[in-house]
Amino acid sequence: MKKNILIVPGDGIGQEVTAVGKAVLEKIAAKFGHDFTYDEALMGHVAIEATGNPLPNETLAKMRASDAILFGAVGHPKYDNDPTAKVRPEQGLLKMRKELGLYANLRPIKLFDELLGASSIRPEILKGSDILFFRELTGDIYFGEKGRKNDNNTAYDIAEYSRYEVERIGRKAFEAARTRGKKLCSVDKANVLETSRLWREVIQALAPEYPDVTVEHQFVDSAAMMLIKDPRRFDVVVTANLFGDILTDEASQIAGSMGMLASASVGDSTGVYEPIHGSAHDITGKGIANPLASVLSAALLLDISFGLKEEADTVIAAVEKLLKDGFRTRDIADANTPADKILNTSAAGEALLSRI
Ligand SMILES: NC(=O)C1=CN([C@@H]2O[C@H](COP(=O)(O)OP(=O)(O)OC[C@H]3O[C@@H](n4cnc5c(N)ncnc54)[C@H](O)[C@@H]3O)[C@@H](O)[C@H]2O)C=CC1
Ligand SMILES: CC(C)CC(=O)C(=O)O
Ligand SMILES: [Mg+2]
Repeated sequence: MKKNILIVPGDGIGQEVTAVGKAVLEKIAAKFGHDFTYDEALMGHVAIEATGNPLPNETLAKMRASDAILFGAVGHPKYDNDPTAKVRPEQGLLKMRKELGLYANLRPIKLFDELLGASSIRPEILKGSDILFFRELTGDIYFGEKGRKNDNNTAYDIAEYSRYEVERIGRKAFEAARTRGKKLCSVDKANVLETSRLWREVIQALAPEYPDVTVEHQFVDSAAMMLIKDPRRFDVVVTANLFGDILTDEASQIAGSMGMLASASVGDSTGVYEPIHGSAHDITGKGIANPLASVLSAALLLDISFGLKEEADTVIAAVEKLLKDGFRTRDIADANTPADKILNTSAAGEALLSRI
């Protein structure tokens, strides 16, 4: 298969982990005889430094021209610590999602059995957890009007959802539930928010079209609690942009680490495949980032954008084998991990490639 893949490492550990994700794509292409070509583009802080723009037009043009995008993360402490900064790396990320129409962010919470001990949640609660989140990605409070008023003494962010926006993500989630455990949990805050009341109304209206799927509605606060108390009760979860952002970082503790969670951002055009984590300033440059979220994002890219299921499964099997053989990056190591099995980012990448 001939495909052109855009690599957008971004900032911080985005650079470190995306190198491993790309190496996995190269190895898969060599093993299965595919003709993948690669281009690279700037986004985030590195793009601001080079061009003044977190998502330069050249990057956007390359994105539109590619068959799939492997993205790392953006962000830099310089902006996090300056609330008045007018240009920010994250604006590039939001603009990319909007421009490419990436309204559905699929976040599988996949717990590898070998990592049952890595979480602070008890193994008997976790075992068998397998959740697929559908986070709406181009609406909500992240995209509404925002600003300051009253002589800079008041700030506001407006949350908005249209029926159409809820319906299209809702359908994707219902369809996925059909192919999985036939359970859909829609998470909202309909007891307070008007956007959530519309959300619930739309999901309720869709339900009769999917009679084989059991739907429940849950408020986001209790859903956050239930995720940790009893993760196995969830199968497919559909929720708004802000709630999905927060709940999936929480859910990373089911899988053992932020470094284990991949995602697929899909919609109207080229799909973007990205770890759920950020640029992780606290560990940038130390070589200790877990590259598996990027590797598993590459697997989602192969599966969803290219329909290469066997290739995707080969990547996942290599991750399983790596973990079975006892290798860990620091974030997923536990008290029983011998020191010589704790690998840095590039060594974990090499060990993984040798298992493909
Ligand atoms: N998609 C994106 O580009 C995102 C960007 N950000 C940006 O990233 C920057 C840092 O944000 P944080 O709140 O610290 O979130 P973060 O996700 O970067 O890090 C949270 C914690 O998880 C750890 N972690 C994350 N990924 C890891 C990995 N692969 N291996 C091992 N440990 C890992 C970090 O060391 C940190 O302790 C900020 O500038 C933020 O705006 C945050 C989230 C997503
Ligand atoms: C800029 C943020 C919306 C990034 C983030 O936290 C995410 O997409 O998970
Ligand atoms: Mg997030």
